[in-house]
Amino acid sequence: FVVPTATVSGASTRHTSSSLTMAAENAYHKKDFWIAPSILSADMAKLGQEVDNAMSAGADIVHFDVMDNHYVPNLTIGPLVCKGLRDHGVTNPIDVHLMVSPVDRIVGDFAEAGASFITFHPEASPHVDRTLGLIKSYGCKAGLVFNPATPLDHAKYVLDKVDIILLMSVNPGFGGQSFIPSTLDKLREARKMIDESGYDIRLEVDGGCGVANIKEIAEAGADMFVAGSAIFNNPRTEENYKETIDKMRSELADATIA
Ligand SMILES: O=C(CO)[C@@H](O)[C@H](O)COP(=O)(O)O
Repeated sequence: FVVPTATVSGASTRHTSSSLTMAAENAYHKKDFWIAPSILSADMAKLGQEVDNAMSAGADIVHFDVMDNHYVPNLTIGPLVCKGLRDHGVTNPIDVHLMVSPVDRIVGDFAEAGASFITFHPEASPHVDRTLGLIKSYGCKAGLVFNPATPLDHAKYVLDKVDIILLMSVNPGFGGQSFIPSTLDKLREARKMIDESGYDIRLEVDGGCGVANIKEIAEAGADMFVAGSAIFNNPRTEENYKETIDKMRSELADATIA
């Protein structure tokens, strides 16, 4: 049993059952769960303040959705906004989810704008291995994103270059959708693939995740949870965001990790 333990700054270590008791492993794993507010649901006119509030409320990493009205039917934000958040003073890692095609020509712009993680959909890039290498050449963590109906096959031959696997639990393009239940089986499959590989890879889930289902999602294998509408709801205050994040953490503390 291998516990992936990338730190928020991106450095990583590995612990095995020989060095930790099972109870300690579980405690370590739980402590290492990351909550990633999706700013798609934030008040865009006050984005810096919204991100500050979510991070002060106890979130770990900013989830930054980039949509191009081509690969997905919506249009959102680009490198300028990512740089704007850094200039505003955001120091938490920024997890850039590219829902764009083509991918490669925008990678450098996001790296220079302050992205920490850059993930993309394999269907959107004809040369997956090359795109992963390109992201890493800028010093960013690289990852693949799988839509609900896309099999995990694309990850198989490039696992050594993957820092994060993101499973979409809704069809990408919009916030506020319901979690697609078949994602739980896919999470179990991805968790098995990661653990058997021995690589230190984060398993992120995105879409319809909230207090009511985060425990079940963690038990299926995820260790990173994107939540948009569950966190950024009214009133738009740090206190309200903290209440939700605290509830999520308490659900995670109860999760039984296999
Ligand atoms: O990438 C996407 C949607 O394409 C997500 O990041 C959503 O923003 C998640 O929103 P909720 O389902 O949590 O409201």
